[in-house]
Amino acid sequence: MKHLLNGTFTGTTRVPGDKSITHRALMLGALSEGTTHISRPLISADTLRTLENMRQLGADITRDGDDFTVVSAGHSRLKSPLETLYTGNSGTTTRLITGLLAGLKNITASVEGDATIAKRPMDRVVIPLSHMGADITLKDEKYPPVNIHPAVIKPLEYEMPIASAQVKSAILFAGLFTEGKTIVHETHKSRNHSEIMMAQFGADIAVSGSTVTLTGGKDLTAVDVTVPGDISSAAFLIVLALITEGADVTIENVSLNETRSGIIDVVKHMGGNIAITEHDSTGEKFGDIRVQYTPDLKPFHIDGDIIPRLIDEIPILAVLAAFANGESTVRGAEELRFKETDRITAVISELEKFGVSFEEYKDGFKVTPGYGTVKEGELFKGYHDHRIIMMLIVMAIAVNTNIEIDDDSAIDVSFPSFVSDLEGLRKDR
Ligand SMILES: O=C(O)C1=C[C@@H](OP(=O)(O)O)[C@@H](O)[C@H](O)C1
Ligand SMILES: C=C(OP(=O)(O)O)C(=O)O
Repeated sequence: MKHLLNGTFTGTTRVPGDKSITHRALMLGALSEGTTHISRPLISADTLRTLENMRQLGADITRDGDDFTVVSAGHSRLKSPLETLYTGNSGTTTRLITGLLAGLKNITASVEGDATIAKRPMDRVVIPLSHMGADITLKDEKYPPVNIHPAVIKPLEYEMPIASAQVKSAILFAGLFTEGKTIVHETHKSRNHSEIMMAQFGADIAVSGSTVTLTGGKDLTAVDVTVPGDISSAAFLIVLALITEGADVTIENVSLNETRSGIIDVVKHMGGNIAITEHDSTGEKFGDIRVQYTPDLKPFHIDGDIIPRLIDEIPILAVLAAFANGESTVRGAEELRFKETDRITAVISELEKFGVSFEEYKDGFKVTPGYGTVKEGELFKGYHDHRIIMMLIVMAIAVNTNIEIDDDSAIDVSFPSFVSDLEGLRKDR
């Protein structure tokens, strides 16, 4: 597929709903007795997998226009699925559903995804769930399919060995209907959508510093959820606007949850022209983000606590680094090697085709700014990874080059309207 969308990007737009929040709303809706109306969810390949999986467990889910309605008789009425739960390309679905099913105690199920999921480690969730008493087997003790058998589980106190909201959430889902306190300690705080939403659905959950304490055994009550725009999708528009001449883009109603907004801190540090207008909200924070072209950007050096706050934005931040006025570094991001593809290798191998220079580290990279000319006939690889593909499209626009990507269909995983939304903002030069 060829991409050439160069022009000047101006105007006001929205991005699709937050992927992490949409997955959780569908799951908590299925576990709660009553009707959960989900407004402005992300409707994409990944979230439709979660929707279908919740239907297979017995929730009645309908789609009305752009919204979802989940009707459920509650967690105790969910049943073993007749068929394998297919999770497609979605790591979040695969890991969270494993915890959810362990927590239901009487379910037999098999969970399996596509070729990228087959290579993603699931032992990181199965180890703590097994400590809780869950009976789960994996291929080679590490990979899907995940086979879950009925078991009585008990609460757990767990020290997280890695920063992962998927692992934390799987433990919390398992703990929801277990008598006693499930306690998770984090070293670097990961996204907290499960904690916020579980409290909204009536779970007894408290957060103190980097410790989450969930007292299980409470039935959940259905509540409505309005999903803010996904900052991980907005990130592609933010970077595009910063690096293309004349750009002035406002993205409305984007999640500003502090466990997700690391990219805003980085852009501010770089001296990027970015303005945030926060709206009033009681749950998840959200607001509007205006970004304008900024010709002189400082480099950045990120490591430690900020990494989980921008983990999915690192590919597009590599593009931003190529336009800074000095070398930038990313460290402490080894987790990138366990995403849809090894994102450290993919970022470097594909952006090098534009002439960007990198030094690779085990846990990140150094970017030397600047770029050259793409070789005639160069074929770019998308690695079936939505974030790598969108990164390539933004880079191609910024350097005004028509590139060919082997397969761009994975954009549907998180941002199906990406190309048409860019077209909507583009004015011919
Ligand atoms: O919990 C979630 O919704 C997610 C957590 C992160 O993964 P990890 O938990 O593996 O860090 C992130 O990369 C993923 O896109 C979504
Ligand atoms: C890593 C991602 O998602 P998941 O883990 O759900 O596949 C992502 O969206 O960048």
